[in-house]
Amino acid sequence: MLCSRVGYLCRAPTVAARCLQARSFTIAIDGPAASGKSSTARAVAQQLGFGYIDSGSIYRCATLLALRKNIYAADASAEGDEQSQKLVDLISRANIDINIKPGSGWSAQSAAGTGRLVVPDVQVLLDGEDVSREIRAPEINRLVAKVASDGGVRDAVLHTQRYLAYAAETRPASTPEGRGTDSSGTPGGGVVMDGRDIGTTVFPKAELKIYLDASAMARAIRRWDEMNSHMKETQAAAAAAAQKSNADRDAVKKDGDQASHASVSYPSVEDIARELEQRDYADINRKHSPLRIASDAVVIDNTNMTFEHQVYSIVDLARERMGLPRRYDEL
Ligand SMILES: Nc1ncnc2c1ncn2[C@@H]1O[C@H](COP(=O)(O)OP(=O)(O)O)[C@@H](O)[C@H]1O
Ligand SMILES: Nc1ccn([C@H]2C[C@H](O)[C@@H](COP(=O)(O)OP(=O)(O)O)O2)c(=O)n1
Repeated sequence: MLCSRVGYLCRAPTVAARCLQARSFTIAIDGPAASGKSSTARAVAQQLGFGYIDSGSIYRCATLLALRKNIYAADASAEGDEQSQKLVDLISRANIDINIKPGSGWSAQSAAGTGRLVVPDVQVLLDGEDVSREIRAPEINRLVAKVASDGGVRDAVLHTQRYLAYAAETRPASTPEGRGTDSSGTPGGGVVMDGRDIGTTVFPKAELKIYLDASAMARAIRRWDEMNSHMKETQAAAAAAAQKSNADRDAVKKDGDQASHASVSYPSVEDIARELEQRDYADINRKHSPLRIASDAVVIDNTNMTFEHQVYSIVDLARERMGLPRRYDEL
């Protein structure tokens, strides 16, 4: 069945039928690494009661498959060759799912005092295995832009992106109002997807396209902060585990070793800035679907903008385009 909205063949009849019925609204958020796409997209989706897809996670799952099967590992594979084809087959057969964890995440008190800004956590499943943490590992960061530059890989991922978008926008959502209950006509379905080519290639007819940007240093510092708080969490968990198993000295030593290992294995801000720069360069200069600002995108540079402000600006742009009154003019 041909899906009218994006013109691709929906293989699953139930999804195809739903996608013809859904009054959907698509928000595409693109931009360079660590510009705030995924955290913003999750909060926007939460505010609007839309589904959310982190398309970078799909490329990261593809990279994990490549590493596990030793494809690309030696940097020796070329697009279209046997190794690349092997990876395309693996991605096409893989079952990737991205779920917002209900009731999870952190809640930010908004400047307007509504206190409703929640950034939920996302769980990424690869053939049923929770790989949410593993796909953020440094070895994945190093390889993912190369994997994402392969045209065959991109075609396979494109299918997954569109399929997941339809599945996500028709899933029940938990939102301040509940989905579709707004008397002034909040749409019954919508999706926010973030990545590099969402507004240019994946959903070129998206109702709202955002290009998020920030200075290279601001992005590197934010990533570093993020890693630092992860490290603290890991150390706290290791310390708690060590305390719990106090009777077992070996376990205490092992946990302590893990904690100290965690503290030395994290890169500096400069290392992160270099890695982001290399990845941005690869994403901007690749042949297939390079990172570009779509001609009809709204560009938001959030270097000096609060997180709340950028989320509410996008929510209001979406509401305006849906014919609903703006909500956060006071910001
Ligand atoms: N306007 C902002 N000011 C400060 N930090 C921000 C802002 N927007 C996002 N962040 C933080 O920057 C980090 C990277 O954001 P993330 O959404 O993971 O980026 P991306 O998906 O583009 O890689 C996160 O810790 C996020 O909370
Ligand atoms: N739509 C997309 C999404 C991601 N990619 C590629 C490019 C990126 O370097 C990797 C990882 O993307 P991801 O959004 O997870 O990366 P960051 O969180 O911004 O560091 O995937 C892409 O080519 N197209």
